[in-house]
Amino acid sequence: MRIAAIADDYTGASDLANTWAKNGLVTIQTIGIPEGLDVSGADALVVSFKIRSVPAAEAVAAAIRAWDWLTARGFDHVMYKVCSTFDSTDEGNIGPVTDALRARAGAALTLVTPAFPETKRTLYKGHLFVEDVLLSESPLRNHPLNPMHDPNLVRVLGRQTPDPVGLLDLATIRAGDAAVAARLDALAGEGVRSVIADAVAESDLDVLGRAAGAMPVSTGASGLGLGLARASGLGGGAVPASAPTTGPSAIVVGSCSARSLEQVAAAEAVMPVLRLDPDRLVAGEAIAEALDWARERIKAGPVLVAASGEPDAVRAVQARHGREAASAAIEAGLASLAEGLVAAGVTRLVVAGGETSGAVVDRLGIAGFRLGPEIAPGVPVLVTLGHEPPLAMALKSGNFGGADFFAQALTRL
Ligand SMILES: Nc1ncnc2c1ncn2[C@@H]1O[C@H](COP(=O)(O)OP(=O)(O)OP(=O)(O)O)[C@@H](O)[C@H]1O
Ligand SMILES: O=C(O)[C@@H](O)C(=O)CO
Repeated sequence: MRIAAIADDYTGASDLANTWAKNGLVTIQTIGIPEGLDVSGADALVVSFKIRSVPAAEAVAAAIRAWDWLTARGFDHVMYKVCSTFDSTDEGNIGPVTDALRARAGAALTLVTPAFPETKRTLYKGHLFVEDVLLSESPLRNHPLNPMHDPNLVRVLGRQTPDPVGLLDLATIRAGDAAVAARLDALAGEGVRSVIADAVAESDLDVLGRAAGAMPVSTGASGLGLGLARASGLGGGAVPASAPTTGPSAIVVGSCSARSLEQVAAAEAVMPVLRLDPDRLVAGEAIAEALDWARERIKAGPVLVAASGEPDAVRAVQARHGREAASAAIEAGLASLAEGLVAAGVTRLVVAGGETSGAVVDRLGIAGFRLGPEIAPGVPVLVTLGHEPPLAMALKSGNFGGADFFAQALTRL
């Protein structure tokens, strides 16, 4: 079984590609549909889009294009990679894309699970836990683009799709493959189309990987990716070797997650850190100065530039400028900064935040990545394909990595 994924953001794509690569699948992450890139040697392909927070029709159109491209090239199963914290709004895009891919594939059901036990995202009776608390009590309740206030994913997904949503509970999963198949048949008979699946341990994901792999499409995060990798029968490839690049390094942070804020604070002890004024960024100012500041320092060692703010400050910026306008302007500012840093010779670049990573990677015109070793769960080293000179990068999801992630990442790039 050759497996592929359509990822709703670039950091999430690298997280899944990391799971596949470290399980021995020869994996390539592409940016969009890889027209000009040779991907023939890959067991597994992750097509990355930036469609988590765009209008649903746009996300559906991109996903269908990728589905057609992937199935025409012989991929047997396509997973829609969403965030392990189910980042979405009542308008989508998880429900609309899941429905559209199921319809395109002619499938009866889609298994949906964001569980990723390695990073402590677990699902029980349809309720998503982030570390030790429900999703709605986790820092995701303050997410700048999609605050998550409901931990019951049957309900959350139910608001994103006209079709009934069912639950495959842990007891059934633990009863094994036959019990799961019988339950899925029963749910399909009741008219259910999307099935939220519990998972607490990796052994649960083995069962779900086999069940999902028997269908043409699924929706999930790296945990389901792990189950699919194990069910694929592939996995003979070498685990990615270290590929350190020399040259100046920099870190660009647009994520406002609690974990990223902690990591920026920790970096202050070990490297120069510049915190940008978000109002000036929205006004299109601040980047030229930030670039001058960074250029003066990168020959001596790494630098970090952050736009990030605490939840109250972010809400205030959004109230002043509008949520979408503020996000788009800050992302564009950070993308210009990254472009300037690379033009100034930076070859090792860490970006924090999914939307921010999307803006930066697009601005740099990167076609795809080959996978390097894991830095932290969900965050691999990425080496650019088709970019001269090659860049070693890490795209860090907001909530991933330990407090010292940034310093740690630079030792691996
Ligand atoms: N000080 C700020 N005030 C308001 N918005 C900000 C500020 N700093 C960054 N942003 C915006 O907040 C958003 C953060 O989203 P992003 O996806 O980059 O990070 P994240 O949600 O933590 O990451 P992930 O999706 O990987 O978990 C971006 O659109 C960014 O431009
Ligand atoms: O699944 C996750 O948590 C990450 O890969 C992600 O998508 C965060 O943007």
